[in-house]
Amino acid sequence: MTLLRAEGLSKSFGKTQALDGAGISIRAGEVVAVMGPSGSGKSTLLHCIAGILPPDSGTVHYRDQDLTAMNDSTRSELRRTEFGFVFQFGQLVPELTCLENVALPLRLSGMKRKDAERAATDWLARLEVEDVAGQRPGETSGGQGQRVAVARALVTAPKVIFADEPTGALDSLNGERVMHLLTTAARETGAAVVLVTHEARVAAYSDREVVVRDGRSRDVEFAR
Ligand SMILES: Nc1ncnc2c1ncn2[C@@H]1O[C@H](COP(=O)(O)OP(=O)(O)OP(=O)(O)O)[C@@H](O)[C@H]1O
Repeated sequence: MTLLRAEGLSKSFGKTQALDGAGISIRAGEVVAVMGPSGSGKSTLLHCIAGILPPDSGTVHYRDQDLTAMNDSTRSELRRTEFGFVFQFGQLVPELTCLENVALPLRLSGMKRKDAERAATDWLARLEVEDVAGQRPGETSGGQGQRVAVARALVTAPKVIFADEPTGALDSLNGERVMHLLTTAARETGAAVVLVTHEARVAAYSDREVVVRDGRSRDVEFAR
């Protein structure tokens, strides 16, 4: 089943045309790597299909809803309930402990503190970082911080996880560990993952690759 489908996306920043008619479709539960050279438009494509950045033209459908036609509050609500995000740096709140960071999306949805913290504790354990629960993000290693960020992205049981260079700041061993834990957890929960990367060893965790060049995208179908 196609969960997310984008067609004819164009986006310019001043004179720079970042996207020029790009499209992508994501099926439920699959892991898709978005690859391509630096500056080709990968992050812009991810931000447009995740409802973070409005495209200049084109459409993005999540199930039967058109993200580009929604008002901001409906789109924010959809992002909060259906999507999870993992970025390269800095997505954790520095003043909160790792446990509070993971519990935060559930607290924002109105869950009681005790229940939210119980679910967050489970997710920290699944990502093998339960021992940093009481620490602030600045006190953890880069690899631990990214695993906490993955736990936070998964705690709300999203249907799609958007990950932009999630291992970009990590050494290869920690990068492999984050990718293994992220894709294992996504496969267990049935979440699709859209993963921007320029590293082949990170893309190797995907089912399928989409290549972006000069703001245009192309599906590369192959079996792993
Ligand atoms: N907010 C912005 N303001 C101005 N230009 C931007 C902005 N975001 C992206 N661009 C430009 O749009 C083009 C595509 O950028 P994008 O970040 O999508 O590429 P990318 O493939 O993700 O690159 P990288 O692999 O280096 O992260 C680039 O020329 C970039 O400089």
